[in-house]
Amino acid sequence: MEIQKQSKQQQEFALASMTELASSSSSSSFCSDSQSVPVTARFSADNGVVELRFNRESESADSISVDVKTARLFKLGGLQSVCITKASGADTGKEKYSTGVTVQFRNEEESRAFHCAFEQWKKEVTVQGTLLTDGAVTACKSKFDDKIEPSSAKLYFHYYGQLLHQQNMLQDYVRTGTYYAAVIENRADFFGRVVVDVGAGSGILSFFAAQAGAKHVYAVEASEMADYARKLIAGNPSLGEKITVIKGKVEEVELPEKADILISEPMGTLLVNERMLESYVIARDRFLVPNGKMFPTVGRIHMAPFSDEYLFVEIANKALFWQQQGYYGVDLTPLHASAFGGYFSQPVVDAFDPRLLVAPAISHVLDFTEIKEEDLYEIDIPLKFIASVGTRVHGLACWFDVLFNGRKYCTKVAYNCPWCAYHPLVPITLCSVSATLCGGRTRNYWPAPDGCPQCSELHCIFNFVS
Ligand SMILES: C[S@@+](CC[C@H](N)C(=O)[O-])C[C@H]1O[C@@H](n2cnc3c(N)ncnc32)[C@H](O)[C@@H]1O
Repeated sequence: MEIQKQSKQQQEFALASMTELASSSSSSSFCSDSQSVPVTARFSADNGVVELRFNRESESADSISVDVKTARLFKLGGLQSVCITKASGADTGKEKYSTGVTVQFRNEEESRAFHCAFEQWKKEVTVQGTLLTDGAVTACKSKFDDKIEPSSAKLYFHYYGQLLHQQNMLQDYVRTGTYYAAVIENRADFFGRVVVDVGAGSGILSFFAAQAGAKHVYAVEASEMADYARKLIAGNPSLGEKITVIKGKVEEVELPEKADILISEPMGTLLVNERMLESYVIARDRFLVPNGKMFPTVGRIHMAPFSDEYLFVEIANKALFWQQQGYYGVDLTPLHASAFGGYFSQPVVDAFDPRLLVAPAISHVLDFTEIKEEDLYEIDIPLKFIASVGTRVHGLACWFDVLFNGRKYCTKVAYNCPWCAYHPLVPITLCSVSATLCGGRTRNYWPAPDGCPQCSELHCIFNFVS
């Protein structure tokens, strides 16, 4: 496909031909198309104005320029589209759209890529604060907009737009190393394939896919981090030439082709809390070929009651402040019960010793290849435990793991069990454990919910940055 990404400011497409539609107010530069003369369409941005210029490199070097802000692109047929733009002076009320160019693409892939680029450049206009007056983009509400409050989405993407937070994730070596191992050990799943990195952040997973021989990787990222990812790609040209960053939400962007495999790191607190799994599933439905692969493939939430007197006392002590009767002459005790209840309604986010568990865990499986997005809105997990010891239960411990169901099981992993140096011959899983009274953040444990298969050790080895 001939998409030449010169820079963020320019993008050029080769066309089979083009014809300018007759306009009542302007003289037509092109009344007929010619197959013999190279025809190109180039997007460019200058000072927030995005222009689309159709060029025919004839002797007279004809060109037609379109302001992307006001232009609309419609498909006429498989390989033909028309780009309509407001004529200048159209606000006379007579005629709203009066110039147009019919373009003929050389093949469907190029047609899709052009339409995708058109939407992207239109968004650039919106993002740069030059709001569309005809609502072409703003009126198009996506599933994301339906679900997430605009203010909360803004905060969310602002957070991920900062290098600091991406660095935290990159420095979580269990997380990043596990992804690296999952991709590289399963390079057969990536080699020669089209990959979509869902929520690419810095683009690290796209680089892994490129290293594994992907044919092309589309790195979709909605936050400002997309611009940093482009920089990183420009600085790593041999891998970067296989990666295209698409700035936008996976619920909204268009891609020029379907993906053979999706890669993503959509896990949040207790797997589902960040609600990014929903975007992962939407990306599956929008971009993945039937029976395409997903890395990760399956997630599991595990729960078991635990008994931890020390933790209980530690939390209870936090409310002791409110037992003061003479705090600068004020009796705080009327608020003690509320403070006590408040502390115990918060999840305690920490690692715990699995020996504190008092019953076998119940596991809830989420198969990302099959689950419906709606199934993630509300998750009911019936709990019934039979305690193996007679003791006081202080709370519910919850943890999760995900599985990368690659073609080849891991034969070498990035780490050994820190206690007995065992190398597992198991599918790679990324596992995290959190001790909670009712919820919790995550920490990474030796990567199997039952501990190291050899020594059964389960102690926490790394923090998972959530
Ligand atoms: C947990 S981070 C992972 C980043 C990167 N893939 C990595 O592994 O280091 C999730 C990323 O997905 C992006 N993201 C979340 N929801 C998205 C959506 N609906 N569309 C596009 N990007 C999204 C966030 O901005 C964030 O950069």
